[in-house]
Amino acid sequence: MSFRLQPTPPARPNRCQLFGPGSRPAIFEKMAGSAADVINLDLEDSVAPDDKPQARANIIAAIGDIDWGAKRLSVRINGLDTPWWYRDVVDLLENASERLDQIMIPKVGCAGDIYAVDALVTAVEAAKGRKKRIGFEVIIESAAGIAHVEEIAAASPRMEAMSLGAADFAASMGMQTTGIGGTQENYYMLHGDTRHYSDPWHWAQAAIVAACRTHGVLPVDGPFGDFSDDEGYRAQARRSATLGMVGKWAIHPKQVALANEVFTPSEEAVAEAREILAAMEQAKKDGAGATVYKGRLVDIASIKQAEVIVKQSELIAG
Ligand SMILES: CC(=O)SCCNC(=O)CCNC(=O)[C@H](O)C(C)(C)COP(=O)(O)OP(=O)(O)OC[C@H]1O[C@@H](n2cnc3c(N)ncnc32)[C@H](O)[C@@H]1OP(=O)(O)O
Ligand SMILES: O=CC(=O)O
Ligand SMILES: [Mg+2]
Repeated sequence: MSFRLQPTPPARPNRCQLFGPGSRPAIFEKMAGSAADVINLDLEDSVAPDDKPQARANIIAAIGDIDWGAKRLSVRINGLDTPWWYRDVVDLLENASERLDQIMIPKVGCAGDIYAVDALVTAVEAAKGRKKRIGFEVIIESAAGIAHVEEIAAASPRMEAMSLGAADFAASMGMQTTGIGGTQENYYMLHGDTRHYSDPWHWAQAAIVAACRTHGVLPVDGPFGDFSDDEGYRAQARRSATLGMVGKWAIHPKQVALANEVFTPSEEAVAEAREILAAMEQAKKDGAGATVYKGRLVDIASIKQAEVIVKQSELIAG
């Protein structure tokens, strides 16, 4: 470990973030009743331009009126390249109840984007005497966002989570696909006559995880558009979990259970992690730094690996 210690991210479950358009208030109660850890009420790309003012009003009313239980409640504002974002921030922070936990800033391209929103949020919070400091989550979904991912993760003490937005990311990068996440038909290598499919989202996910882990931010996988494809969703989510991400978006309620399933460590994984910790306790008593568990090496690093799984399961169990 470097002399600079790795900060811990917010200690809360973030397995599934369920999205819903702010212009569709009929689904808000259903979102509140879901098993998602985080709710994202959307003012951005799922809301048509003419509907933005009404969507803001719907969301402000729902934040106070609906029982959101213990869920983390977030609103996705519009991007800084639009005429709507400042009104989103001002209206929300002037009028929404203190139940609002965080705002999601889409299409961030540099740390200065976060600084600008932070300045506005800080001013409105002070002017209105809001007691709860609003947290920030961001979407990395552009070439600039991924190029500046680390400075974005470090941009504000308000930063809590960072997601990969596969749809806008693909567009910004000029990728030849209309798929939102998942396997891409033309992304393969040939070995003999056999096609081996690779994962075009992998490098961006790894960059996001590294930036987040460096700065104590939760790394999250974004949308998987084909909500008829449960196995495709599971495959993408399992890769994300293996890489260090803590959760994934649901853009349809049927994806919530899939995310919770993948991002909750299985009983077998937790039992094995506990056995490794016990094996290392015994090794310590025996004066050894390394030992053998089920025919494979475990050492002091294995303690940290096992603790990741045990802590995640304890966090979810509450
Ligand atoms: C690339 C990005 O930026 S992704 C993030 C932004 N996008 C979004 O927020 C989109 C969120 N999702 C949706 O708007 C909708 O789920 C859609 C448009 C994809 C599908 O909506 P529908 O056609 O109504 O779906 P469907 O008929 O399968 O809905 C089944 C049930 O779930 C409900 N439902 C649909 N979407 C949601 C949701 N997001 N949250 C909670 N409940 C929902 C429906 O009201 C319906 O309820 P019912 O059985 O009581 O009638
Ligand atoms: O906002 C999400 C995306 O995939 O784009
Ligand atoms: Mg987007």
